[in-house]
Amino acid sequence: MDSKTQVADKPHAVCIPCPAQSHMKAMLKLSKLLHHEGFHITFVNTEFNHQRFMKSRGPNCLDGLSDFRFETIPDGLPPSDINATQDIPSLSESIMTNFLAPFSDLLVKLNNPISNNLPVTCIISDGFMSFTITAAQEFKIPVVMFFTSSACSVMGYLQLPSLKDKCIIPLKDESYLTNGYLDTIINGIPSMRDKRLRDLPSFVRTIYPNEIVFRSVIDAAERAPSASGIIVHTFDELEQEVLHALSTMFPHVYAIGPLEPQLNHLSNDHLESIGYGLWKEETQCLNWLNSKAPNSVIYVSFGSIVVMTPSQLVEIGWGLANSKYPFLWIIRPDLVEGGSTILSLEFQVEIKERGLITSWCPQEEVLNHPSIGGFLTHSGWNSTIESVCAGVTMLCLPFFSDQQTNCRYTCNEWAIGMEIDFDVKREEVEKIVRELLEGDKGKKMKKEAMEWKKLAEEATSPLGSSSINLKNLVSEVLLSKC
Ligand SMILES: O=c1ccn([C@@H]2O[C@H](COP(=O)(O)OP(=O)(O)O[C@H]3O[C@H](CO)[C@@H](O)[C@H](O)[C@H]3O)[C@@H](O)[C@H]2O)c(=O)[nH]1
Repeated sequence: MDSKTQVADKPHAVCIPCPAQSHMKAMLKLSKLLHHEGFHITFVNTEFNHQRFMKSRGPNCLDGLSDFRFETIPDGLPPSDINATQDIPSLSESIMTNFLAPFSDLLVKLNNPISNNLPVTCIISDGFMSFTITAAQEFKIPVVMFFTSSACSVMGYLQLPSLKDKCIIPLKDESYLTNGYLDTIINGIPSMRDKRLRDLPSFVRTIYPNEIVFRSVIDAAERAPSASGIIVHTFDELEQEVLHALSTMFPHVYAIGPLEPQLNHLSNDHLESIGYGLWKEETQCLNWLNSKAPNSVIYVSFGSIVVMTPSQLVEIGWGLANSKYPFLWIIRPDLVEGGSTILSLEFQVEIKERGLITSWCPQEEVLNHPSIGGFLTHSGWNSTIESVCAGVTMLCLPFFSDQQTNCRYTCNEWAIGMEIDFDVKREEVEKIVRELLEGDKGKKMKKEAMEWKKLAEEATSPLGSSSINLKNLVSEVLLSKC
């Protein structure tokens, strides 16, 4: 059989992430798994993010194989700083209005028999890119919405239209943010008991019904049931009840996470060279961690999008310094409002022996380093599930989006985290770091964390629930004809 005949039978999946760091990373991992399942992959980046990838990782970073290709589409936005995260509202608006046309053109191009491409069999789309449902209907192929989130936050997103219909949201005015209204228990959410409005994704806190991100999340929630199925980056054992409830709302729901351990099971992974970061990773921190005692270091990171106030930065910094424990802190160039990430000389002198600050690191390697004793996180989902995989307990300081929901489940349902007040004070940080690393509560949480780590390993073993769910996704949806 020549190579042309070999590829001729392959199914062809077009994978399109939401153009943001963590969404792209999760979609790349899923694409690699699907490639291993025998799919030809076309991975669609925006031109802007494609350039960022190339810049951060070098010109060969996306060298795949002939059956793992990259394509780009424009994002419809004016040019912006290549080192910074794009403005989320503008990006959301552009996704809703500008992406469908170039994406459909790309599908036409890929399907053109004279282009020598395989016809597109299915689309794997980020859950927030609902224009892909329109494209899939037009091309009569299945589309699966991939939520790079927890199942509980997906359930939260799905509640937004009905909360809006019941006039529970948007909030009447800003006073509702502080007058106790957010503590209202929301009854009737399948599988989510005793949850307060504040535990749902932060979009419930808007006071403007036409706010663009609010509208785009509502749009995604309303359109998701028209997709051929949904994929959630979680595992059955972690979110059994919510996943069961979701499966009564959608014909096909697949929990296929955590993705990284599944990839680790693949031997001879020719796609290793395809990296994930939009920023250059500093690996020196791994040497620094080698010099620290086991379970002694707090790793601090707020993901790729959070922006905090200078006061939050200073309070967190002094809280860490005063705890006297070593810490590794990721401060992206765009982490602080106004761009000022400069910490005082006094602070730098104080932390000299035990604090390391860097702009981006190989987070999963860091979390799995034996010296890491805890993770101060914004509760972004990728960070949360990476911490679960590593058996690392968390201090949760959520900012927006699904982070409040993830924080609630991390602290109350999975019992592996403690929450820090958004109006963060150094005394609280110092106290909670000590409680995590030396207190009874911290020790109890560590035991739980090790249990969840074990369950995550089981789920991703070759006969585990997530591996089976992935195979079912392929046979039941991706290879089915519309
Ligand atoms: O120095 C670093 C810091 C982070 N990361 C990686 O960056 C990702 C961060 O992802 P996440 O924790 O999900 O945070 P965000 O980047 O902020 O992700 C956005 O998107 C997520 C869904 O994909 C949501 O859950 C979050 O709330 C939202 O802010 C993770 O994979 C980390 O491993 C690194 O590789 N190096």
